[in-house]
Amino acid sequence: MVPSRLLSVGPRTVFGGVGRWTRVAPGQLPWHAPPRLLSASCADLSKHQEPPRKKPLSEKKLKRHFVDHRRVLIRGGCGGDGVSCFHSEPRKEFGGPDGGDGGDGGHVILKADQQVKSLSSVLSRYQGFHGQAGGRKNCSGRGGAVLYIRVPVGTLVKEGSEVVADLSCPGAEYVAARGGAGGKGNRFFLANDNRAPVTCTPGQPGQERVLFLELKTVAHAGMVGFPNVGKSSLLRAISNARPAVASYPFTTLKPHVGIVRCDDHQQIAVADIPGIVRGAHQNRGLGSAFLRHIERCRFLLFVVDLSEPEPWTQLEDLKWELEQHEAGLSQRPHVVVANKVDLPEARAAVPRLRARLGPSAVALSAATGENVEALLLRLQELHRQHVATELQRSRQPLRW
Ligand SMILES: Nc1nc2c(ncn2[C@@H]2O[C@H](COP(=O)(O)OP(=O)(O)OP(=O)(O)O)[C@@H](O)[C@H]2O)c(=O)[nH]1
Ligand SMILES: [Mg+2]
Repeated sequence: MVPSRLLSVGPRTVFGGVGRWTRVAPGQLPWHAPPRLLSASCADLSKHQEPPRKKPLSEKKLKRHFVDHRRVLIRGGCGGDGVSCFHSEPRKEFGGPDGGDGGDGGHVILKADQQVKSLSSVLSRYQGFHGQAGGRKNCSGRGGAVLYIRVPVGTLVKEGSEVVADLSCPGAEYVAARGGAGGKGNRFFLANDNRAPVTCTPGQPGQERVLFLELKTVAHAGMVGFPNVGKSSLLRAISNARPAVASYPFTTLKPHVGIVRCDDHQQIAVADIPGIVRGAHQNRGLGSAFLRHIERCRFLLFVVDLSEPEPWTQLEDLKWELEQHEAGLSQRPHVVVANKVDLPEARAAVPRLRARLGPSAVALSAATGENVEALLLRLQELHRQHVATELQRSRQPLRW
């Protein structure tokens, strides 16, 4: 505590460190007491009662948040060197070679991990652990430990344009760079015609590769829609996922996968991806690069905002953007979800929507939960169809 009599004097004298007195100007007090009346500062506060608005992010910044591809330079660990030395013991003149081999360098392995959600945690370069050099008395060096790089499930590994691995199952591994072999000690070169070799070899350098990692989310269903139509709210309503919901566009910047548990103990994975805008294929909004996340989805959920005028035009635009990204993508089995039916203008638009898109469109409200069961039934039906088709083709259906 600063003594109170020191507070009231003109050019003030206060503590300026431990046990020192310093002269400071009135505006430079070390504690945060503005030299004003309390009532004046209250009046100031009342002027600023509105909470500070969040600055809208620029398109460039938005893209920086969204990490679904990475270029990585990976080097395996170097092998340890072999050693050249001779056994040394009193009264034993020619003890023979006893230089041990170096340990092998550690591999670098990419491992699919369900806990990892994006490639943002993957660094741009990795170096594996080196092997230890060999030792005296024929001791081999310790091998380098394996370095695991944890990547999200659904990561595609490319070298140049060639796909070298597809880590689509949890726990799947790919040896990205092999560690170098350890060198040989001079004991290794002992032969009948050479009883005292001095040769030893150095450890080999580890493999070096430049790999491109590309994340393609694996889920049964992919949600596609314009920003702010309520995709994340819908995922919250039907699954255990808790993506952020807010009334500004591009709240979702990376895919979220929620698991819908059905009555028949089936689990359906639904992916919520960032919103698409008109002209996304020309790199508008967040672009259409994240549409790669629905490439692997077996069926689609087209989400439209029913409170907007002519919501069916949204569906046409969405299908157009999907076709621009990959031909035939919009033809996948799908269900049209018209959200925000709790709003009066949206409820009034239901008959027109049905006239345009047929009775299969599901009008619901993610906010109130109205008619969400109808969507769950449709999802179950689509899932059943997917399982049947995969079994017909003698393939394993996607399991979560
Ligand atoms: N009235 C009403 N509002 C809703 C409903 N569903 C979502 N909203 C509101 O719509 C706004 C956007 O919701 P989000 O779930 O963030 O929308 P989104 O499609 O995920 O948006 P992006 O992530 O930006 O693409 C929020 O203010 C929600 O409260 C609904 O059924 N009824
Ligand atoms: Mg969202």
